[in-house]
Amino acid sequence: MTVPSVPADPRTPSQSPLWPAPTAGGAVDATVTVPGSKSVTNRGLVLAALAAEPGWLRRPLRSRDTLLMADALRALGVRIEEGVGPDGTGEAWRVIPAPLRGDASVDVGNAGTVMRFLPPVAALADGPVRFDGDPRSHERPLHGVIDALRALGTRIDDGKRGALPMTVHGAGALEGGRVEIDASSSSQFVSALLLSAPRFNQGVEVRHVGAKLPSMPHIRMTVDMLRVVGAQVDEPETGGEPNVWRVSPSALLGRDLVVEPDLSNAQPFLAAALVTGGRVTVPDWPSRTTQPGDALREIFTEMGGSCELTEQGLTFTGTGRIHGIDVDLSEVGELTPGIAAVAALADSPSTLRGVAHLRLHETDRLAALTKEINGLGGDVTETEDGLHIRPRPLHGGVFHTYDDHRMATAGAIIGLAVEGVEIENVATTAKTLPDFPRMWTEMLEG
Ligand SMILES: O=C(O)C1=C[C@@H](OP(=O)(O)O)[C@@H](O)[C@H](O)C1
Ligand SMILES: C=C(OP(=O)(O)O)C(=O)O
Repeated sequence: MTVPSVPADPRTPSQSPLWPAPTAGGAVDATVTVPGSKSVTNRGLVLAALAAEPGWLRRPLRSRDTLLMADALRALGVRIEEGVGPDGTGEAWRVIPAPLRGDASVDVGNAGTVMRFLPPVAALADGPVRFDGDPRSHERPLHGVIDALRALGTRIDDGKRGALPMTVHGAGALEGGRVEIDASSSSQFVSALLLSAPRFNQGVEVRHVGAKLPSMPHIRMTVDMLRVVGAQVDEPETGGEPNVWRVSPSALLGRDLVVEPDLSNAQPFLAAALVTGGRVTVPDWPSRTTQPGDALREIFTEMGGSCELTEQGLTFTGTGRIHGIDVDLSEVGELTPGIAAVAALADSPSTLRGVAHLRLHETDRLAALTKEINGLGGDVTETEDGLHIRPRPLHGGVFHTYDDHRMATAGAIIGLAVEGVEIENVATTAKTLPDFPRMWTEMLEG
């Protein structure tokens, strides 16, 4: 079995030869330890960098998106020491805040969390901060953050495009106050403003004025993590006004935070249990979490499996039969590629709804999934806000990934059941899961 070598430094955009996706010889039976959550790690880094005292991040995710975040904060003057934790076990990063420095450059790669969460931090630096990234980062929406920061008093040069590349002219402080944004293209606009808001002189009041708001669990994650570091947040879900979030100005605490496993990255492994009629256990599955991946317990159960949360973690068991599903994924959009892959192998059609904004993710995910599944003989059509998937007998072929980690893992899921699927550039999984090919092979070997 070929296991491609991934680049030693996951910050580098990856290219690897075609990877023959392994088919499953039978039912998988494995325990898969999944590395830390991208979304928790990058929020943890930002909050620790803005704190009034040093903090720890334990079991952080080491991947392209999180290393780019750490590098960017270092460029702004923050010290981040990568090592082992206070008790001597496991990887932990010590984050030592410092006055935020300007005249810095930030490479966002294609990380939504870096390109959206850091401009408000840069507004607090004492000089210009230049932002640029992969070509795709120039196409991903950023106007919500740019317009809001301008309304709050920050000067930004973006060539009037509302997108990268741009320079944020940090003035050492930001007044803050009330701002209206349309976050219908990305929940990360809201999270970005809330995360830095305790450091704005007046805090912030963010009012979302768009028709819809995707990825609510990720906004909950932002609110929860702000509260953990001592911020005061008023928000719709605990009695506040709908679509309005308020963060008061305050000093933030340095915490010792343990990062949960990335439940969205657990998806392909759980899918393997479903597709092969096997069993996969993911240790340390949290009993309470804001991660959208927790919804997989329900979604994959409806698609034909069953799961049990015990002290050992989450055990997901497949039956060998996969059913189609009709589901609104607006809250958990990042799960769409993996669900589409499973749906293509089901015994009845599926409709995935509420995810029009996926056209602006790492790639246009609705177009990419349609083209690639159909390229293997599938029958997928794009709807206005999602996909309609009619399962057909599939055949081998090249599954293109468009620099999208979740396209690569979706292709690997299909490859379990279909001979001859070759994944283009599987190393693109380094965005959030650099070790994916090895983990996948080990899972299959039991
Ligand atoms: O805040 C976060 O950590 C994320 C929010 C979501 O973004 P969108 O709301 O842009 O979909 C999600 O898809 C992304 O993977 C991570
Ligand atoms: C949409 C995603 O990432 P990003 O944080 O770059 O938006 C994702 O990981 O599925």
